[in-house]
Amino acid sequence: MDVAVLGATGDVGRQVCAQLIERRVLPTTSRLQLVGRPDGSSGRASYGLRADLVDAYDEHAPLIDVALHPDDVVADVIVLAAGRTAPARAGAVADRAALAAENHAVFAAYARSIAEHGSGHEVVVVVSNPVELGVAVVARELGRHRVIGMGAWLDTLRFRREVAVSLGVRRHRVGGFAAGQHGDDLVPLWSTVRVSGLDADERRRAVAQLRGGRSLDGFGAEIDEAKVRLGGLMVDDVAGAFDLVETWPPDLRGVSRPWLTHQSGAKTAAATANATVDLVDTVLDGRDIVVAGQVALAGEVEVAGTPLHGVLGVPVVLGPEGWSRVLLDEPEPDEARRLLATAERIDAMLRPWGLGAGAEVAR
Ligand SMILES: NC(=O)c1ccc[n+]([C@@H]2O[C@H](COP(=O)([O-])OP(=O)(O)OC[C@H]3O[C@@H](n4cnc5c(N)ncnc54)[C@H](O)[C@@H]3O)[C@@H](O)[C@H]2O)c1
Repeated sequence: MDVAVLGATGDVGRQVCAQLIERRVLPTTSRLQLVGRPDGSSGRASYGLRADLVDAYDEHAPLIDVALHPDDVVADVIVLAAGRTAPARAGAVADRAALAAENHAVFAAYARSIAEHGSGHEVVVVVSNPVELGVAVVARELGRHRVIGMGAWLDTLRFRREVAVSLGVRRHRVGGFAAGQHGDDLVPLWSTVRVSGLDADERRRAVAQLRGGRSLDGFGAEIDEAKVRLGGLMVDDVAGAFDLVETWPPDLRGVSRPWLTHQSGAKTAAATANATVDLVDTVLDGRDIVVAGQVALAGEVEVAGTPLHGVLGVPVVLGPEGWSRVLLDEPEPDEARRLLATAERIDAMLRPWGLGAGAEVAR
């Protein structure tokens, strides 16, 4: 099985390539294709990156090649990490509309080429932001089951980690999902949290204690306030800002720490790549595994009696042919309200591109 990484020389792309090899997700007989642009510095750097990866991992590196044109992308799994990112510096405010416009062109160009020249079986993992826009664009070209956005899986891993830290256990003992939109509009599904070693009553007590009587109805306002406070500290006390995050409840930490990390200039490439490689590994593994991801829904799941249409992060079964089923039990009322509001906001973002819920991808 072969993997192509679009935007391989970017911060996330490089990490994805290195982790694919280091974690031995790709055997030496498979191929890793580094995809750059012929007219930008990434073209030259793609050749350099190939040399660097072989230099580092000669003993177990897969075959590595370079492609500089979308038509030349050939792989079973394609990681879409090309495109612009929000500025990574303190106080920077992302122009979401400009980012979306620029990356829409990137999504559309690659999706069209893969649809025209591909095998018809590729699975695409969207990393670039806005993830939901990338999923909608690619789903329209390739069919909705062959594309998944990794944002909800990254948000899920962060949520599990924060819950685990608060309980004093390791992350692998915590289950549960974050859904919704990647970023500030994520929906921590507290009702799905499971902790190995705790029975249902113990878990309910533990979760209630971690939540401290809060509901998701106030979560958006908490995030806004958190950003203002962290933004103020970032000016001359970055360490203090990270310390302040530690005092907050797990779901708020799960959103605010990555925001702070990006603003600090470090970006979040390692964690992003880790979550991405998890999904690639799942697709290559051959078994069906439950993950969370942004997918294009067509009414197959209901929340509070409302069928969901359009792109949304939800728990899904992921396998070699893409995602097959949504695994979302009826959420708690506050989760349902936030999910529906988030779905509405994503729809509003996609509508100008003709990709709103009404323009559903039926396949
Ligand atoms: N989903 C997530 O959780 C998550 C997390 C972090 C970053 N991201 C997103 O991943 C993307 C990459 O982030 P990064 O930090 O690696 O950015 P980066 O600027 O370091 O790298 C961007 C890469 O995209 C390529 N590129 C830029 N414009 C292009 C175009 N028009 N056509 C083709 N290729 C182009 C560049 O050559 C480079 O290789 C961004 O959209 C970012 O917002 C997503």
